[in-house]
Amino acid sequence: MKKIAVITSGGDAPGMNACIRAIVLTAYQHGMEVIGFRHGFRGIVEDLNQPLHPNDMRLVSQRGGTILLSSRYPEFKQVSAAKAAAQVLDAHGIGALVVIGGDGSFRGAHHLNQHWYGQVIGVPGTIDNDLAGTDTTIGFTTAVDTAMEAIDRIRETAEAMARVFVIEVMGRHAGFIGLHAAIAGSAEGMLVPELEPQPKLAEIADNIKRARSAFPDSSYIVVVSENLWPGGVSQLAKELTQATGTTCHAAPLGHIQRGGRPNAQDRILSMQLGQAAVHAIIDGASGHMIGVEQGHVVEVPIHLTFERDKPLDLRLVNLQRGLQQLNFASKVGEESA
Ligand SMILES: Nc1ncnc2c1ncn2[C@@H]1O[C@H](COP(=O)(O)OP(=O)(O)O)[C@@H](O)[C@H]1O
Ligand SMILES: O=P(O)(O)OC[C@H]1O[C@](O)(COP(=O)(O)O)[C@@H](O)[C@@H]1O
Repeated sequence: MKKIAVITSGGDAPGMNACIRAIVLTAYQHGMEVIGFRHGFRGIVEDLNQPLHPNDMRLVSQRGGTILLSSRYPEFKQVSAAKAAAQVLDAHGIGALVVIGGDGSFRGAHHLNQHWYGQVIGVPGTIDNDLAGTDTTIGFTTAVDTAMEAIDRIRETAEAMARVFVIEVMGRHAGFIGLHAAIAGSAEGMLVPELEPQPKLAEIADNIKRARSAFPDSSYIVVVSENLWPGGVSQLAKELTQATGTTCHAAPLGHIQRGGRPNAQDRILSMQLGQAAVHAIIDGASGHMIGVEQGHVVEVPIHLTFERDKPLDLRLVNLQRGLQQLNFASKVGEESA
């Protein structure tokens, strides 16, 4: 009987538990045992193993975070760490490892694949959605829902007090959460790293000033990706306050975007990918990510998921740009311009 192992690695993402459930149930259905290692790659090297049984999987899909725990473990870049992990996996008689994580975790999976004879399969789990070869990643849509809800709440108080807010969302160096949250939150402005050219302070300030002069009693929200503005949204709010003469408030949303119960879409995606990961192992695959493209499960060589950039959907970028302009135009009576 074949034994497979599973880890969750890097930033946790809502839906990882539902994925673990699907892996465990599918593996047992095919007569395989499953061992989890806690804290990602560190847990393999330190042999923090935890047998996973179908019975343990009741009531886990609903929970955010990861029951297997995670970590950032840069030591895994060393060859000695990959070899140590290979020894632990062999000692347990494990034939395949499923890595649920983001691009860093997939670099780790690729690294391990070069120092271990077992099969290595990646499942995309990151709120950032910054992996090429899959339309979406586990946790992304839940994080967008959470950001949208936070923006809605800020909108209510901002509207009541006619205030300007710059709201910072996660994404590391990618603008997927920013773009989707900006559209869903009907933001008046959006700053995400992929925009070319990047809007300058004077342009953002000018838009705020014009909107404020046309509609002084309205709120104004700019969604900003993290790691974009030097000094973050606090600094941006200060600079905008100075440039516009209107107090601009900073609201970094932070880790609330990563926690919380996975939405239905993420649960379904997680279970679909988890089941497909086990089927891929049975079919002998290794060094691949299981992703989803246009509703279909796909297998992609794992190195292509982090070596290539994943562009934003230009149609959505144009949608937000267009709506921002129309929204502003309607405020100043420029619809026919
Ligand atoms: N170049 C690499 N080589 C080997 N392992 C890596 C590499 N990059 C990241 N890892 C491993 O993957 C883990 C998760 O990566 P990280 O970038 O923190 O999160 P994510 O997988 O969410 O992008 C790291 O803590 C490390 O153990
Ligand atoms: O929780 P940490 O370690 O501060 O990391 C924050 C980063 O993790 C994320 O939430 C998720 O990123 P990863 O999936 O790449 O780990 C990023 O959006 C954010 O920049």
